[in-house]
Amino acid sequence: MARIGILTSGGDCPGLNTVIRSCVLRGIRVHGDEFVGFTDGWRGLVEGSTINLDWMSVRGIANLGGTILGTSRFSPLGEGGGVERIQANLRSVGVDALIVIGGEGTMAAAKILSDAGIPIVGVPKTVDNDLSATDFSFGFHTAVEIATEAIDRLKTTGQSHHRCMIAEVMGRHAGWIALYAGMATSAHAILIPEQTATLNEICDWVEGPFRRGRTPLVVVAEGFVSADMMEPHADRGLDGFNRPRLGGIGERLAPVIEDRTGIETRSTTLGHIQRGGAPSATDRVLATRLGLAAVDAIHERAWGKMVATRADKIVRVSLAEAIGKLKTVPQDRYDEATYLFG
Ligand SMILES: Nc1ncnc2c1ncn2[C@@H]1O[C@H](COP(=O)(O)OP(=O)(O)OP(=O)(O)O)[C@@H](O)[C@H]1O
Ligand SMILES: O=P(O)(O)OC[C@H]1O[C@](O)(CO)[C@@H](O)[C@@H]1O
Ligand SMILES: [Mg+2]
Repeated sequence: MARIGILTSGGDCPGLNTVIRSCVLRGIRVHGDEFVGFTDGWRGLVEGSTINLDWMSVRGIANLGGTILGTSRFSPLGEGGGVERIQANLRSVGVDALIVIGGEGTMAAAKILSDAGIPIVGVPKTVDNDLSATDFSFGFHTAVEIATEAIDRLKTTGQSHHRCMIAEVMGRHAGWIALYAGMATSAHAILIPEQTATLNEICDWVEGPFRRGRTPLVVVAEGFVSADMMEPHADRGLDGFNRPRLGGIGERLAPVIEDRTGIETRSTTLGHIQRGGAPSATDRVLATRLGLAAVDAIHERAWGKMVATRADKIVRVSLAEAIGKLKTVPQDRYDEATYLFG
């Protein structure tokens, strides 16, 4: 029996509640554990803000979007935080070990705390799917489904008005959502952070289908940098960790495409719609499996590990491996998509 703390950190995504529910059920039923939730990511751990996570409190949440614990981009090591403070808080609420659900930034912080002796097991989440130690992170599949449905809708209105349509999707460093949703909707251009393109190339990809009587469709990831730009488009201030908030590249490209090609162009930014709402069935299954595995990892004292999926199996990797390298779209996957371009 253990008393286990859980927190969710970084951007939310569908499936976080599914993991929480799965951990609590596994822990209570198999190991006789007790659970405590730390609220709003690392902030709850540093400020000692907790909620009780018993069986009743996780009932019916497996298909609920967001996170019942709340999340933030708060640093556990910043002012007011630090290892000693966290250890004191863990002692005062009687928590033996932590399950930390987050993306690469959260896992980087988890590694520092784990190296300092705090017993932690990580669970990967992110709609961006950019953690290389896991084949997929939950949230990604749901985001792709949402983006695909939205882009299908953009195509029909674009077709009616003989317009070029731009769909901007999430993807700060990796263009996985753009690649998947773009391929699924037969986009005439998929613009991702890993690949640059000139404005001439983009306009050629737009003009070709227009000449054939088609609605040109451009799917662009927020982190895309065209050949005439120095860095991703960001004019929305900074996030909680002082990084530029991305978004708006679609709106920036639309007038340029319209001017150069003479084709009326509209842009839609899907934004946080991709992160909200119920997880897909695939993400529910993945999140459930990861939650079960995280609790078992705690009982095997697999400190400093992150549970992950590889070739459909659930495995454990070190936090060092988890944060080693971002999983970006490789050249061959992009090349496959380019056969649909223009
Ligand atoms: N390299 C790092 N070292 C220590 N702490 C970090 C590091 N990167 C991020 N963090 C902390 O972890 C928090 C969560 O990281 P971040 O905001 O990048 O979200 P994430 O877990 O990567 O999820 P996502 O980016 O997918 O939304 C940050 O707000 C910051 O406090
Ligand atoms: O608006 P927020 O919550 O800071 O998050 C936006 C970022 O989070 C992500 O969804 C996931 O990292 C990115 O694609 C995006 O840049
Ligand atoms: Mg991150």
